[in-house]
Amino acid sequence: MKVILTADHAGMAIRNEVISLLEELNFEYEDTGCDCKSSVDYPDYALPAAKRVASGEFDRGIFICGTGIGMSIAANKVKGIRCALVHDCFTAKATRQHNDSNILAMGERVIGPGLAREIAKIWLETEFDGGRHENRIGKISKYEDEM
Ligand SMILES: O=C(CO)[C@H](O)[C@H](O)[C@H](O)COP(=O)(O)O
Repeated sequence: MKVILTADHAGMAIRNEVISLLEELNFEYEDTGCDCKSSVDYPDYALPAAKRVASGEFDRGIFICGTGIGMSIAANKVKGIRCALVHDCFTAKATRQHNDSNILAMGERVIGPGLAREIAKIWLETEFDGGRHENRIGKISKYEDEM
């Protein structure tokens, strides 16, 4: 699996934890996060990275900012993206099984790096259930196609 990781200035600790997880799992990844020397604008990181998931260059994305909210709002503007803002293990699993989310957003001002690592691991390792959920996702894709 190829994963693109990105983060703004408020996501450094979780970003480092996710890098260590991706290396442990032997996943191919690219880190497009900021240099963290100054304050940056999350859309400048979320939008280009989300486009690279939507194009198929990457299978999944993990996006980190202070709350995860800005990253998820921006990512979900890109056609084909289903970005889930997750801060617990239950929804990390559920959003893969039910929503086939292709981007995970987390906020470093909300949870610590230990929980973020657990969430990312569950999210990366859980498969989509398909079935009735396929039909529901199809309705979102149809709406995007009609826009
Ligand atoms: O959480 C975020 C966006 O939803 C960002 O990461 C920033 O933390 C947030 O916008 C606050 O920005 P600041 O410049 O660090 O105060």
